[in-house]
Parts: sequence; C-alpha cells; structure tokens
Amino acid sequence: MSTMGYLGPKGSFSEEAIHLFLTDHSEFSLSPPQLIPFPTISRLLLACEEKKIDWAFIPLENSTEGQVGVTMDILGQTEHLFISYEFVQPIDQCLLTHEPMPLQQIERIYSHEQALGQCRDFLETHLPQIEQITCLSTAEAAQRISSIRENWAAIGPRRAASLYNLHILAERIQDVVLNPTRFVLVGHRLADMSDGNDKTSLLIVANNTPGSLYSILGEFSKRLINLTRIESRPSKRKLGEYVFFIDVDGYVFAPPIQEVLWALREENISVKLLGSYPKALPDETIF
Ligand SMILES: O=C(O)C(=O)C[C@]1(C(=O)O)C=C[C@@H](O)C=C1
Repeated sequence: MSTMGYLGPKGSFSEEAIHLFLTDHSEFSLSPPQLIPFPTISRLLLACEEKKIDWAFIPLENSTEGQVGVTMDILGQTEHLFISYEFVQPIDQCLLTHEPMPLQQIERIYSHEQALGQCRDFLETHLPQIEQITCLSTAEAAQRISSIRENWAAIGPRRAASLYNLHILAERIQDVVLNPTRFVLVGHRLADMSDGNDKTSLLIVANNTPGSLYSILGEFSKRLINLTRIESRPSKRKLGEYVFFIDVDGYVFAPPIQEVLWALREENISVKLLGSYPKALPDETIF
C-alpha cells in the first residue's frame, strides 16, 4: 500500500481536498493510499524527499490570499520531488465556537495564517481588536479550542465542527465567495505525458542584470509558449534577489519547451524542473 501525507490533523482543508482528489482519480482506487497527517508542510515535504512516504499532498496557492510561501520554498530546495497532479478545491471558511454566542462575546480567534488572511475583511468588520492566534492548520485551531471551554473561536472547515464537537456560528466568512485553493500532489518521479493538456512548472533563478527576466520570458514568447503563472519568492541570499516560479502550457519533453531549456542553459540561467502534469481546470474556467 502506498502512503500519502497531508497537513493534518484530521478535519483540515487538506484532508477534505485529498479525499475529493482520490475520488476523482480512479488510478488510486484499486489500491487506495494510506493517508498520514503531518503537523507542518515542511515536515511533510521533507518526509517525502527522504522517501518515508510516497506522496505529499500540499496547498500551493489560494485565489484570495495568494501563494503558500513555505510550499514554494521547500519545493524549490528539494532535489528529488516532482509535482505529479494539481487539484483545485473551493474553500468555505466557517467560524466555530463551543456554543451559540453573540460575536461580541468572542475573546480570541485561532486559525491558520492562510485562513485568517482569507477572512481579513470579515475579521476587521465584525471582530476588530480581537487577538488572533496563528495555528499550524485550521483543524489544529479547531482541536485547540475544543479542549478549552473559553469564549474562543476558530476559523476552519465545516467538517472540523463535527469532528471536534464545535458549533458553526457563521458560514462562508471568507472575503470573496469564490475562494479556491490549488493543491498539488508531489511524488518521486516525473508524471507521464497525458492526453495533451499538460502544464510544466519551472523554478528559474534569473541573473540580477538588466533585462534578465525580459530575456527569459522572451525565450518562451518566441516559441509561442503560453505562460499561465509567474510568481517570485526571495532567493534568501540577498535582499532584493528573487527566484521565479513559472508555469507554462505543455509537457516538458515537447520540442518548444526543450528548446527554451537549452537556450536558458546556454545563457547560464539555472532552471529546476518542478514537474509536468495534467492541468486541473480547462483554460476557460473562472473560479
Ligand atoms: O489549514 C488547513 O486546513 C490547510 O489544509 C491549509 C490551507 C492552506 O495552507 O492554504 C489549505 C487550504 C485553505 O486555503 C486554508 C489553509
């Protein structure tokens, strides 16, 4: 039986998404993986890198709050991991308490930083000046408040309420109704080419010289390769130095992408392949 890790404990958005992902992907149905919760995304990815687990299912970005920095940084540092699938899941945030109570009675609010960020307007409007406590996941927040009978609240998934015996005081409190998160499944080998609807994720370290990013993007543009995402993260070496996460349409062994990789190598630009995998959503989908 294979093993698949996720950000736990039970009742996290990651756990909810992993179940839906597995239902959608029949290739896992003959022999469903054993699901293993991890307390942090770093530990999860490092366990996968060290081959203690076969797969890691991790959040990468959210439409409201943006990139999950830790996922991007560690994916950039690991050497033997590839993104094999992506999965997009709508996220509805709930306000969870022990029992029904007026909002004004809440004294503290616990959640994961992504969830707090996704509900910033709600918190500013309805719970200004309330102490916010950042937890390792939304489910960990629900678990923490469930064991202490204070006027504390957690923000997290609806399912966490039933698992941790909490009351749902408010639903869909995220600032934007459509609030999808993109998760990726990371494993040890490059995925095979699919039916032609693949994308390739690359990490590119641009030189800090005039026009460097422009010339990198030019290599894709010259070959009519469509870029679907470009994000930067600090290089962590020097203030103002960045690395770029670029997603492009196509499988990595497609000749135009191979030509770009050769051209960049000739310009001494370092490129790391993060994976080539089937796109989760058709191009025209607006979430
Ligand atoms: O805290 C959780 O429940 C998670 O699974 C993590 C996470 C994230 O890091 O993006 C997953 C989906 C939501 O966007 C909020 C939190």
